[in-house]
Amino acid sequence: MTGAEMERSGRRPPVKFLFSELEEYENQPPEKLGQGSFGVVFKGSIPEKNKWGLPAQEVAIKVNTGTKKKIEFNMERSILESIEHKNIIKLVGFADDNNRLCLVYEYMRRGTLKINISDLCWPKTLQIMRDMASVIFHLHQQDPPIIFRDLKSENILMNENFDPKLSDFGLAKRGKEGLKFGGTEGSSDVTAIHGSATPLCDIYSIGILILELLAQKVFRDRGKLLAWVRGETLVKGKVRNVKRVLRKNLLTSGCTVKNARRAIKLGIQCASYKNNDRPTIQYICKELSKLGVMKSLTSCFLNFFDLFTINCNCVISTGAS
Ligand SMILES: Nc1ncnc2c1ncn2[C@@H]1O[C@H](COP(=O)(O)OP(=O)(O)OP(=O)(O)O)[C@@H](O)[C@H]1O
Repeated sequence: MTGAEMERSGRRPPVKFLFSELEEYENQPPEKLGQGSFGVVFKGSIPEKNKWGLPAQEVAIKVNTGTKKKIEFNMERSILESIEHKNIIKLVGFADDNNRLCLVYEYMRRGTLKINISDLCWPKTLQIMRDMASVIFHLHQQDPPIIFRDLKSENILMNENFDPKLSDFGLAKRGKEGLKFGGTEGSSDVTAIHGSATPLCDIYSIGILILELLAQKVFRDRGKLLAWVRGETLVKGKVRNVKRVLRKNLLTSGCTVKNARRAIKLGIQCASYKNNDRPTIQYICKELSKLGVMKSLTSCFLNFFDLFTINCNCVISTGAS
């Protein structure tokens, strides 16, 4: 989508900032939000009166430190400029003066899914599974398809309401564009890592993500997660002992054993070692849409306090829709 087409559709193309402007927008004293292989992320705020007519907002400013990553930077920009989805992070702007690179995103108050995963209730868990499947479906629908290659809880950011948004498109692949190698050992299929990625790589990662969400923990070695879930739940090839994997709070916040069994089966199927045993993204979306929330537990709100309670992580209001 060109800048003009974006404007016509009501979307705003990312702004090209000067580094001096971004220095002004960075919070003082500096508030570091995190760090990755691309660089350091700082919190900033765009004031109400600015020359681009941007709404006043908090932002995350990712500054390239370390080695220069122009290919990842260009991939991130081109995908976030051309794709719109409610569960994809918004790129507010960027800066590129040939020596330095910087990306400016909407601010995601709750940080990564990884740090929140142990505190989620079933309705939120289900929403995250569905939202991520819907994003991957959308990416694979593009022409040529976009293969994300690095789907994992560290690349899913959460806003105020714990709504998930996929971030970090630097390692994505679009047709022949993109780095040859990409992904993360354990959460990505080996073909993604060794340079022959197909959309089935993202299906593998969705499987690992589903199992991680059900177990509510992130294994450092994600291959072990799959082996653990299989070992705990499979009896003669059928999913049986779901309670060995699911923590109590999922089962008390609306997840039935039947749903848990179905979700585990889907996760294991997606993360099959053989590419051809993995289901299509359409099938995954359909299966996830069949999973429900127990009738009397139709609404769930997580708030700051709940995140720090040990036993009751969900505020559940009965009867509300
Ligand atoms: N939009 C955002 N809002 C709030 N925090 C953010 C945002 N973007 C990034 N962060 C924080 O900064 C950390 C590092 O960001 P990120 O993983 O995107 O960096 P990276 O250099 O691209 O990493 P990678 O090594 O995965 O490529 C994240 O784990 C998160 O805690």
